[in-house]
Parts: sequence; C-alpha cells; structure tokens
Amino acid sequence: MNIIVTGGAGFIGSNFVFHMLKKYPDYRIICLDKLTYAGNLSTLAPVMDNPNFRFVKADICDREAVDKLFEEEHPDIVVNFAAESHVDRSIEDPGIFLQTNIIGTSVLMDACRKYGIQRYHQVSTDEVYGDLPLDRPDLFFTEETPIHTSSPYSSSKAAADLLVLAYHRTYGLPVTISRCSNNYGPYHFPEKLIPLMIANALADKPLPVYGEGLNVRDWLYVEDHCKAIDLIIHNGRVGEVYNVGGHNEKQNIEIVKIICKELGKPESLITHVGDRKGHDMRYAIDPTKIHNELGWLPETKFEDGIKKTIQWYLDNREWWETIISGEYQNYYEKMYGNRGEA
Ligand SMILES: Cc1cn([C@H]2C[C@H](O)[C@@H](COP(=O)(O)OP(=O)(O)O[C@H]3O[C@H](C)C(=O)[C@H](O)[C@H]3O)O2)c(=O)[nH]c1=O
Repeated sequence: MNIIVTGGAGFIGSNFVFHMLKKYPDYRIICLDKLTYAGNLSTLAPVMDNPNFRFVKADICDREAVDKLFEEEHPDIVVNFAAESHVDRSIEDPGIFLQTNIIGTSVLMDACRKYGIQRYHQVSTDEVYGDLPLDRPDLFFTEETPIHTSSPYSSSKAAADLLVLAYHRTYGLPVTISRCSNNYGPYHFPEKLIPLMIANALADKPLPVYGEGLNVRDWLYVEDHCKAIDLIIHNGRVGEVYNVGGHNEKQNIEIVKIICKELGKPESLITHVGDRKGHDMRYAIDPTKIHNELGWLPETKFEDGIKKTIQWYLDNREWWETIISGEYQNYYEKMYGNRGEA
C-alpha cells in the first residue's frame, strides 16, 4: 500500500505518519508538505531514515509538483491533512486559507481522478458545524448537523468538504471525510491553546485567555484521532462523513488552570485579553456513527493525555523553543502585544 500523507510535517499529520509506519511495516508512506511556519522538518527526524518513508517538499496547490509525485509513486490512498488551521490567523488574513484549504484540495483530487486512486480521505473539522449554545449541554454535532461556519478558516474547510462530496457524486471519486474536535498531544504548534499555555507557563509569561474563558472545546488525544482515520481509510464507507470527538468537553479557563496546577505555576499568570471575533461558544461531537460502524471510541482519558502532553513538552523543549524564538515570536507579538487586557 502506497499512501500519500499531505501536511505530514504538521501536528496531526506527523502523528499519523508515525502511527502508520509503526502499525504497517509493509506500507510506504510519502509525506508531501510545503513546510509553512507550522510544518517542521525536525518533527519528522525519527522517521527520515526509514526506508518505507519519503519526504517531498511541495505545495498541494502546485499542480505540476502534485502530478509528478502521483506519476512517481502511484498512491493507493491520499490522506489530506495539509491545511492552514489557525482561526486567529484566518481572521487577520483569510487569503491563504482559501488558497490552501480549497484550491489545494481540488488540485489533489484532480490528481486522484487523473491517476486513479482507491481512496481520497479529507481530514476536516467540527468547526464546519458552527457552534452550540452553552446552556444546551444535551446538544451535539452529528453528521446530519447543517454546515454553519463562523470564521474564514471554518468556511474554507466547509467549502473543501463540499468539493470533496461533489467530486464523489460528479466523478465517482472514492472519498471519505472525518470531522474532528480539538486535538492535543505531542508536536502541537505552540500558537494553539494547550501548547501555548504550557510554553508560556514554563517561561512564567502571561497566559492570554480570550474573554472570560467560558468557551467549551471537546478535546481529543491526537493518537486516538490517528486511529480513527486509520479505521476510516481501511473500513469506512465511500462517500461518508465520520465525526471524531473526544467526548471530553472543557471550558478554556479549566484547561488553563489544569496546566497551571500540573506545572506548579500560579493562576495569577492568567490574563484575560480581548475576545476572538466571532468566537464559537461550544463544540461537542456525537461519535455514535464511527463507534457503531467502525468500533472506534477515544481511548485516552483527558487526565492521562494532558499529563503525557505536558511531559512531552518538558522533554522536548528544543523543538518548541526553537519555534517560538523564530518567526512565530513576531506573530505572537502582533497578535497579543496589541490586544491589551480585557
Ligand atoms: C490560542 C488561544 C486560544 N484561546 C481560546 C480560543 C478557543 O476557544 C480555544 C482553543 O483555541 P485554538 O486556537 O487552540 O483552537 P480552535 O480555535 O478551537 O481550533 C482548533 O480546533 C479545531 C477543531 C480546528 O479545526 C482548528 O484547526 C484548531 O486550531 O482557546 C484562548 O483563550 N487563548 C489563546 O491564546
């Protein structure tokens, strides 16, 4: 089996590469990644010398490069993790989100049509469903929940999902889509809530909580997500969407307090800053479909997952310290330096 994993140098993509190489020693995994600010080649160091692994630096929007790779590798499966993923960045500058997330998806699927493929899998997000109210804890996103996006990021992902379903209906492309909740775990880029708070707390820097911090996210350990995608690409039904969630809802402020406690840092580091524009209140996924059809359930309890994650950041300081000392530092100052206290 030859599998092209796009965005394999990013957070979820790299964890998926590791999972697949370990579980299927006879598979060949080809990582296609543009190495944007969020993709880091050092992340893939543990597998660079694996004879079943190949890294190719290219943009999924580059039709020539994508076609060349398909000609060389004849992939059986393509799993598309490549995406601009940070909501705050999409609010500042939507253009690249439309380009990578929508156009890039169509370029990949055109290559799948041209060269033939067993499966194209699109890694999507629960943000395509918009948000749920805080006072209705009985409500969850199902695969039938209407698309109702809030940010340029989620709109670009929703547009891509619709394109994927259209390529299935119009051209018969064998596709599947997974829509996951918030992932956490090793190699999470330190602009996202959990790794940002760990990095800042370790440096005794302020912990910037947007608004009151009452927004709820459904946290999913990244390894559990990788197992779900593995099941979907092998046994999922073509043309179907599968929701993948942690069944683990937490308010942002709770998460930040847990991190302070685990690291022995004072909650006085918490700083309430101006809220995100159009901030989604609550995400919560109903994973009944993937459970009933494919037997998947999240295995990692949050109490264990967050401890493992914090330990990983303690053990791999060089990885994230290098990142936050570079280009990202300028971004961080731009984003938070002028936000001020709420
Ligand atoms: C970075 C940051 C975030 N937040 C809040 C904003 C959110 O309510 C929550 C999580 O934010 P984050 O940007 O880490 O993630 P989401 O906006 O929920 O989106 C994430 O999960 C979905 C499923 C994807 O699809 C996105 O690609 C992924 O980035 O913490 C703060 O309060 N302070 C901060 O400094």
